[in-house]
Amino acid sequence: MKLTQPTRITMVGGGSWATALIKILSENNVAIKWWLRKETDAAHIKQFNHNPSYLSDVQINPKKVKVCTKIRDAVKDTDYIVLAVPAAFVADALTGLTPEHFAEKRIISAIKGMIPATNQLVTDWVSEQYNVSPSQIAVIAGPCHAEEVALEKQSYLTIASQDAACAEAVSDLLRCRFVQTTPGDDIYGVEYCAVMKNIVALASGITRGLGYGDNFQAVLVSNAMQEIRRFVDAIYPKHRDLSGSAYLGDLLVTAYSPFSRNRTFGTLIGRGYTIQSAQAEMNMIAEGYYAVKSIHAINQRFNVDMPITNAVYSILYERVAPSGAMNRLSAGLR
Ligand SMILES: NC(=O)C1=CN([C@@H]2O[C@H](COP(=O)(O)OP(=O)(O)OC[C@H]3O[C@@H](n4cnc5c(N)ncnc54)[C@H](O)[C@@H]3O)[C@@H](O)[C@H]2O)C=CC1
Ligand SMILES: O=C(CO)COP(=O)(O)O
Repeated sequence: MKLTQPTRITMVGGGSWATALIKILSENNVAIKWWLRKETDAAHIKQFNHNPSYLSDVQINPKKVKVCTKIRDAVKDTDYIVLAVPAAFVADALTGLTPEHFAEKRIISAIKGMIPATNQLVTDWVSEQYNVSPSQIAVIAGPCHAEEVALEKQSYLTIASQDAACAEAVSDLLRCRFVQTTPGDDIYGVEYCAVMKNIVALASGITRGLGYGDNFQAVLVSNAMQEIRRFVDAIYPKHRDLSGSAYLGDLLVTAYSPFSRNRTFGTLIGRGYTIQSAQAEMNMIAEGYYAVKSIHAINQRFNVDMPITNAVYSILYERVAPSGAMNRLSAGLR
């Protein structure tokens, strides 16, 4: 019988999503190098086969996964580099790498955020910084919380790339007993939607924290879908079905699930926490906090009608009281 070599994958990130993706990938024939920032976390995983800081119930298979804390070692002799750190920290994580480290590899972004310093999508930033061609890049999208992957709950991912072969190959890698995958080509559409649904989750959480109910939430989310459509159509027009799971599905899971980082952060803000105290309360990162600033800045050029984004921005960056901002927003929703 012919033995096939395992696919070589580098996972960059030590948080919940990186840990969940390691679990999914380990179901297939892979050899993973897992880069983590913290020496203590890496040492713990080597010794106990669990991430001590995130999803610590997930068993790490030491035959398939080797941990390391040196990014240059992590990206050597690999076929795929998966980026799974919050967007604000991706530049830090990749410090010391040059375009040569990315040559002839596929780069997969699992990140749902914007690069705060440049207001760029992660894939645009990677392309520009490391001279990576669009055909080497894919994005992991879809409504999928790491916590449910840990529990092996049935989940769905969409893998988008401008290169159909790349989307197919990554879909195959991520398909397993409890995850179904679909390849797609709307890389910018799914990336922008993933960024914007985090802003809506903040709004959803803020209004929850303020005491608004399910009736309001439903109207908020349906208005949010229209806002996302207006923005994405303005910035990257393309025929796309926004009712698909990579778009509407992702918005729904994040706006309603108690697992959502962004919704949790928003709820704390709605209850009266300061931004610093809400951040300190969570061991996790709410991408929407950074994304709302970037999307607000980009929209200064496009002038799309974005009342939900504007309300969240005013609360987080202009010190407007959540109750007043949401009162004004609610008057305009239909
Ligand atoms: N958690 C999930 O269910 C999903 C997350 N994602 C995306 O995956 C990306 C990673 O998110 P999560 O794994 O959820 O993160 P997380 O919130 O679980 O963990 C925080 C991560 O940020 C890192 N971090 C925290 N402070 C840092 C600092 N000062 N410098 C450098 N790194 C620091 C931590 O090491 C850890 O990797 C995000 O873009 C998120 O939107 C996408 C789909 C699902
Ligand atoms: O994007 C995610 C799930 O699809 C994770 O983000 P939240 O945790 O904020 O919902």
